[in-house]
Amino acid sequence: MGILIGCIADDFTGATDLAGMLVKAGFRTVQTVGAPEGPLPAGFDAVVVALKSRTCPAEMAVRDSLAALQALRASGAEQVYFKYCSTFDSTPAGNIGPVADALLDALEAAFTVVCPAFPANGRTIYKGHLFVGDVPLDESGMRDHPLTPMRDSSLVRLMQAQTDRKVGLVAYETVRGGPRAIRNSFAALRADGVTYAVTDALTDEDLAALGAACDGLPLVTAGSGLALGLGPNFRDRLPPGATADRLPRTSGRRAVISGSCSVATRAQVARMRERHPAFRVLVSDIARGEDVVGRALAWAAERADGPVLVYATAEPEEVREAQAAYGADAAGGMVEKTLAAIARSLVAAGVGQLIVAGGETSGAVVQTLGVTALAIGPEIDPGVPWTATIDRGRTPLALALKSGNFGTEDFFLKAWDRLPE
Ligand SMILES: Nc1ncnc2c1ncn2[C@@H]1O[C@H](COP(=O)(O)OP(=O)(O)O)[C@@H](O)[C@H]1O
Ligand SMILES: O=C(O)[C@@H](O)C(=O)COP(=O)(O)O
Repeated sequence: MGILIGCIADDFTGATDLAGMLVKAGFRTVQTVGAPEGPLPAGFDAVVVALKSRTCPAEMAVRDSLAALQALRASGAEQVYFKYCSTFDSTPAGNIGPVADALLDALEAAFTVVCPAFPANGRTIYKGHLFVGDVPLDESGMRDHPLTPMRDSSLVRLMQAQTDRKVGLVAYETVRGGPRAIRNSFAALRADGVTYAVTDALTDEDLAALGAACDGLPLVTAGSGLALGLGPNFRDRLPPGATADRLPRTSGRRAVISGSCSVATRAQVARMRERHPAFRVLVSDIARGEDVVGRALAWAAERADGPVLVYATAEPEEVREAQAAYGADAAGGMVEKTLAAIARSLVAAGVGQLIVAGGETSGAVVQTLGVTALAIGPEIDPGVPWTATIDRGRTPLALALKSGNFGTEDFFLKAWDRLPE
């Protein structure tokens, strides 16, 4: 039997977020790093391919997503899930629109949904506007994101700026009407030439209704929340009582690498610094050609007890200064490369349990580590499970890839307690 759901995630934290939700929804799930080259491991109902395609040029995002699609279809995927951020992180040029257009064309499909809602983390959609907690997206911390500052909250407008196809709305009153009302609305929108239906959603019950209405759609595009609603569509074919994989036991030193400048991460870094040694990576030092990696390693080697924190996390004003001096992409790239090199050397020096904060940062770290696949374990906070590398012949490494805005303030302190003994 082939897999049921094949997923393409546009960043690595987003991929583990979705994989954790699929596990909750009853799917036996594995995450691969990039499109798998060989056959997929057997015994899984869902596969999440993690790409680093959120902020790269749109053509590259399309190319990588289509390669992932091909691998997923070869594995028999019956439904394809394009996962983007619950804060719709993107630029006017993409990459959500161009990737969704290309996936629809490749699947010969003419209609899909746009639903970044994730109520457990405060992401709700009403009248097509995305809210983060109590405020519209453009008034949230996402205004100041280093790579994808979000300055509008209308998903219809945001999506329409990224595609030539027509974008419409399934309003909350319809969503509350349940799956049949939603399907009727899909049919009316399609008849009106709409390709993308932004869907309102305030609660997990709304996502359950939307999930049921999406039964049979070749493609869904969403944050991770919609996955909760898809389980029942495959009810008869999922093993009873599937739960998070048992992760292999891991050991070794503990470290946190943080390249996220999001509001939640900034508070988590501040909290960890009160209790544990912390090494700050400065963009200006990297730009001057200093041996930041060497210094960080020597520093960590002298602190063999307890977890250590290495971070580039900075306040919006500091990020703006670095970007003014070096350019946003160059500053981000320098930091990612440096943090990835530090992570690789720390693992080589015996770190066996690693938390990485930030989606782009996680992508850089995981790719540098040469990881090819991850098993999904227990949830630490909504949207962030522990995972473990399952690369043949290598000692498993425990990895938690934390989305910038997820997790409680004490995340970096408490996460270790959720690891299997
Ligand atoms: N001090 C800094 N100045 C400029 N850019 C930074 C700084 N620290 C981190 N960055 C960059 O900001 C980006 C943060 O993105 P990401 O890792 O996806 O975090 P998040 O999950 O919070 O979005 C990365 O490209 C990172 O390298
Ligand atoms: O959907 C979400 O919010 C996350 O899964 C996600 O994609 C977060 O991205 P980063 O904030 O860049 O980690």
